[in-house]
Parts: sequence; structure tokens; C-alpha cells
Amino acid sequence: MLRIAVPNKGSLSGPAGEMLHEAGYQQRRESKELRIVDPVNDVEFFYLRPRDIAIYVSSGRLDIGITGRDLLIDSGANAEEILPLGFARSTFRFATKPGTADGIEDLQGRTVATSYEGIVAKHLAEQGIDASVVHLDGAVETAIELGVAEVIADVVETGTSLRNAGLEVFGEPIMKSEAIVIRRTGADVEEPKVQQFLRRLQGVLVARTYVMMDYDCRVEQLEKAVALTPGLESPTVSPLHNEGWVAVRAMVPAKEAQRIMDDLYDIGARAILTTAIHACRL
Ligand SMILES: Nc1ncnc2c1ncn2[C@@H]1O[C@H](COP(=O)(O)OP(=O)(O)OP(=O)(O)O)[C@@H](O)[C@H]1O
Ligand SMILES: O=P(O)(O)OC[C@H]1O[C@H](OP(=O)(O)OP(=O)(O)O)[C@H](O)[C@@H]1O
Ligand SMILES: [Mg+2]
Repeated sequence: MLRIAVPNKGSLSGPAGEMLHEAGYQQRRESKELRIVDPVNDVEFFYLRPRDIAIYVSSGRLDIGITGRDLLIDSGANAEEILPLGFARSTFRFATKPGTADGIEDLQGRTVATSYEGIVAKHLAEQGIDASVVHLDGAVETAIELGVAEVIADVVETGTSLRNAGLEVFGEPIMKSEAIVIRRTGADVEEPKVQQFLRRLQGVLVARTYVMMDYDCRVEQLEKAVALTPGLESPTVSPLHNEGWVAVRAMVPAKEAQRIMDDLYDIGARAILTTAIHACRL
């Protein structure tokens, strides 16, 4: 049975549960459940604190985990990213009161408050900056106002929390993060059960990113039409009863679907339809 760690709280928890549900796995019914078995799919889910997931996976007791890239790096645990999942995207940045710092060199000798001590200490050491790091559990934006630190380093998504605290980012982004699937470093990723799990999640990612497009066009326009809808491998082309016409079917990126439909119409394609993809194995 594959043993999988899933975030039980915070920004990762909801979207991770939704993605697993879309991939056909049973999920917990109430937020107090800490583990469930999905016998049909031969999987056991453990609902753990997002920060602890890399540690469990690195111990080898759990086969796979879903966590944030920033949390994995911060933990320093012996685990590696095997699939990015595209949700819980954020940037990790330094911030302070406007006009008090321009770049990382201004951190020399100063105090930085953060919940991600591992990332910050590593970054400062790589840049050769000697600054002290204060660990806070959360709400670090308030640390400057209350005099605990002169600078903070934190997750920025929309920037609202920083704006509300009268702070501004400075310097280069320290890292970009998103939800990821992790596995113990060096453990066999080719194991059939692991591969099946990854294929299911990849199927959800594809179903969320692509739509299926169908249309009819004249044979003379086929090359132009296919250039607009090359599909993932190659579009399906079928003859129509009306001579000189073909039906074409191809996957297209959902974000570009409306533009592609306009372009197809302009070259004479008709009966252009898009349909959602619910699941897929590429
Ligand atoms: N707006 C956001 N706030 C917090 N984390 C976010 C946000 N957007 C994305 N993330 C990502 O979610 C993960 C943080 O997960 P975590 O469960 O610790 O969130 P949290 O909401 O801060 O929970 P906690 O109350 O334990 O601090 C990180 O990988 C982070 O990059
Ligand atoms: O750029 P924004 O969209 O404002 O999002 C970023 C904020 O969200 C997180 O806080 P969270 O709600 O997790 O609280 P915490 O600080 O207690 O962890 C993070 O620590 C920032 O404060
Ligand atoms: Mg937080």
C-alpha cells in the first residue's frame, strides 16, 4: 500500500485534497481525521502539518508527500521534488519599511525575522552577508513595527499583507514556490505504484490545462488549420461525408482556446466546438 502525506491545514490543504479527489482518490470527510485508508486504490493518506511532511518522507516511513517547495528547502530534509503541482504559488522575499534598504547588501549587521529560518540562513550565507535571524511562527509583518527586527523575509502571494503593514519588498526574490510532490532522496521513483500515482496527478494537471477542440474544414485549409491546433502529438483527422471536408480533433491549451477558435473561423473552419477534459492518461 502506497503511504502518502497530505497537508492537514493552511494554504496547501484545500487544493491538495481537491486534486487528490479529482484524481479519483478517497479523501477524508472531516478535518479532524488524521489518516484514512483508500482500499480500492491501495493507498493510505496521512494528514500532517505541512512543515513536517518533508521530515516524514525523508525518514522513508511514508513513500510520498505533498508540500511546498519553500517548506521542503526550509526543512533541509533528505527529500526531493518529483512533480510540480501548479497551486499554492508564492514568492519568498525580503521586505522592510520603504526607503530603508535597496538590496541584500543592506542586510549586513541587521536583524531579519522569518518563519523560514532555513531558507534565510542559507541565502544569507551564499551571499556572504552577516545578519542575525530571529524565528517567529507567523504574522512576521508585525515584527518591524514592534521592534523585534529591522527586516522580514516571508511568503508573498498577492502582497496585501505587506501593504497593510506599510512594508515593501526589496532585492531579488529569494525563491519561487508552488505545491510539489516529494520523495525520499534516491528512493526509486520508477516503482510502479509511485508511477501510477504520478500519472493520475499529471492527468489532473492536463485536464485542468487543456480542452478538446473539434472542427470541420476544407481539405485545402487542413495544413493551416493543423498549424493552429497541432495537438500534443498530432491531431486526429477524419473524412466527412461531404467530399472535400474533414473533421479535426486536437487538444489545445484552455487559455488560448478562444483565440484559436477565432483564427480557425477566419481560415474557413466551421462547427468549432470545445469540450472539457475530465481525466486523462497521456
Ligand atoms: N498566501 C499564502 N499564504 C501562505 N502560504 C502560501 C500562500 N500562498 C502560497 N502559500 C504556500 O503555502 C505553504 C505554506 O503552507 P502552511 O500550511 O504553512 O500555510 P499557512 O497558511 O501559513 O499555515 P500556518 O498557519 O501553519 O502558518 C508554502 O509552501 C507557501 O509558499
Ligand atoms: O501576499 P499575501 O497574499 O498577503 O499572502 C502572504 C501572507 O500570507 C501568509 O500568511 P498566513 O495567512 O499563512 O499567516 P501566518 O503569517 O500566520 O503564517 C504569509 O506569511 C504572508 O503573511
Ligand atoms: Mg503561514
